Amino acid sequence: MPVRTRVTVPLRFADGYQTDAGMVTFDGLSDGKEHLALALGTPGQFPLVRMHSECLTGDVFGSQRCDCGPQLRESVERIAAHGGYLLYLRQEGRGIGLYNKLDTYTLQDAGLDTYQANRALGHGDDQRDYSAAAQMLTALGATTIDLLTNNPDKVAQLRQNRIAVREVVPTAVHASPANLRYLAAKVAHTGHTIVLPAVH
Ligand SMILES: Nc1nc2c(ncn2[C@@H]2O[C@H](COP(=O)(O)OP(=O)(O)OP(=O)(O)O)[C@@H](O)[C@H]2O)c(=O)[nH]1
Ligand SMILES: [Zn+2]
Repeated sequence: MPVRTRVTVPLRFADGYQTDAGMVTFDGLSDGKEHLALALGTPGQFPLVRMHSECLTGDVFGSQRCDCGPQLRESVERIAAHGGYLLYLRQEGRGIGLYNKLDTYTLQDAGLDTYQANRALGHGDDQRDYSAAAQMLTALGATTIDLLTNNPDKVAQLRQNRIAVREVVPTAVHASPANLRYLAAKVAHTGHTIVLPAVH
């Protein structure tokens, strides 16, 4: 069965965002998860897209351990200005789930980096599969896009799933003393393209 959009619900943000959105649900996604798309601004021929992986601690509670909260807000604002989609993907903890991510935080507090902690608990470095995201974009008619990311794996996986990524648009760097070690591990281990401030 081809993936189809299901409903689009108008969403007015309470505060913090200067935009309204259409929240889109889907039928037939291959992984059976409740992924969402936010349609923002007026998506044109080359919509700006962000694939945002769920991070309850950062997105909802503003945890300083990672950069997810500021990245989410930056993405909504930039996409609303350009026109496009924010895909909110239910891939908490790079695909290992919330409880497992919280287990890795206790190991990170004992000195392991974010990838070592995943492996110590028997998980892969990054278990995310973006084929459902490609299905969502195809159902939205967004098959040639500009992608907001610093993660080369997101670009490669979309291209493998027949989404033409025309331009890779970097996000801002949301570094702070609390998340610098985490961001540095991403750059060192996975070829993330962010340029971090020097550590003193
Ligand atoms: N396992 C694990 N997951 C984490 C940790 N910190 C953040 N995450 C998860 O990482 C994901 C966020 O990754 P993204 O914002 O897509 O970041 P990215 O892969 O660096 O890609 P871009 O931001 O697009 O460059 C979310 O699912 C978070 O829950 C951690 O220490 N351990
Ligand atoms: Zn996070």
